[in-house]
Amino acid sequence: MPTQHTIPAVPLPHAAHPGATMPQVGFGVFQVPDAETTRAVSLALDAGYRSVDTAAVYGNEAGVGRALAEAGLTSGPARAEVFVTSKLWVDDMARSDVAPALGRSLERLGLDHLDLFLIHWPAPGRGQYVEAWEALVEARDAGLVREIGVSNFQPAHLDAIIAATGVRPVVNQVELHPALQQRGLRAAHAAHGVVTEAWSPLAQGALLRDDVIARVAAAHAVTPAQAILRWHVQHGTVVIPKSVTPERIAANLDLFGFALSDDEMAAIDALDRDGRTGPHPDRFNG
Ligand SMILES: NC(=O)C1=CN([C@@H]2O[C@H](COP(=O)(O)OP(=O)(O)OC[C@H]3O[C@@H](n4cnc5c(N)ncnc54)[C@H](OP(=O)(O)O)[C@@H]3O)[C@@H](O)[C@H]2O)C=CC1
Ligand SMILES: O=C(O)C(=O)[C@@H](O)[C@H](O)C(=O)CO
Repeated sequence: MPTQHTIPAVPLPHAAHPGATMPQVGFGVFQVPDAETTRAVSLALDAGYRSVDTAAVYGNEAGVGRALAEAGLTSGPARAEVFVTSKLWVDDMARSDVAPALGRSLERLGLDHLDLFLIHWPAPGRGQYVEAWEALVEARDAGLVREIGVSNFQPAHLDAIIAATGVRPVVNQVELHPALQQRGLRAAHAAHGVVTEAWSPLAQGALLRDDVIARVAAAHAVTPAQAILRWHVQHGTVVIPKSVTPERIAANLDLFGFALSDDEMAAIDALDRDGRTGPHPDRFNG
């Protein structure tokens, strides 16, 4: 059994709720079928995860909601023990479509509010991300979501929504792993006080046989996935690894009983090679 350690709470500097934080390690459910999602999220909650990342487009918000309900985490004082993120899909970015889309997500999840709601992609070809952001600000002010953020935003997209509203996203969730380190974007996040959240933190498994990762993992008697996730953690990044495999679900949270040396961090830093696995945000419009 992996050792249980407290999951660090990452401060959200521009949160609407002063002092708000989010768990540095959460559980992602992309590509998990709805029926299987309940079992996977239940395993994750049993392993100690207290943050779940879903999206309307994943088709599994209901499965997440069933697991939260079975664990008694959907209402009452226990609701505050879990951090639930969902995302607005690109088809619903017109200003008048945002509140109904959010309502449908809440209904599927069985929740009266989200902890974090993200614009899933800027989809610049649609020309709607600024009005979508204005609608997210309204949803936050109405109490339907505690905090709001974005996903897959480039620096120019961040600048545009901040200039239009004066409201900064608390996080930008972007593809980030040793083969795509997003240094320029991370610098923009630091300048704006936006927390960096990594999607596909394991590059969907593509880096698990890398020689450098294997060497670092062996030195600490951990798995390659744990070495990669620990690298993220030491960079201060929020991670949301996905797995449907019980031992991996548990191991991916067991990151706080070892630390990488400066040399090991530098060796993984040197793996940066523009190794994007997903769509480019400047070109993806859904
Ligand atoms: N905002 C966005 O646009 C996006 C957001 N996301 C979010 O990020 C989350 C994580 O990204 P995702 O793309 O799922 O990819 P990950 O980088 O988390 O990798 C998941 C893959 O790695 C495998 N894996 C997980 N843990 C281990 C381990 N310890 N050892 C070996 N293999 C392992 C899983 O297999 P198995 O399940 O079989 O164990 C799965 O095939 C998503 O689930 C989603 O919530 C993802 C993509 C885009
Ligand atoms: O997983 C997500 O959150 C995504 O946005 C993407 O994977 C997207 O749905 C996609 O598959 C684009 O090809």
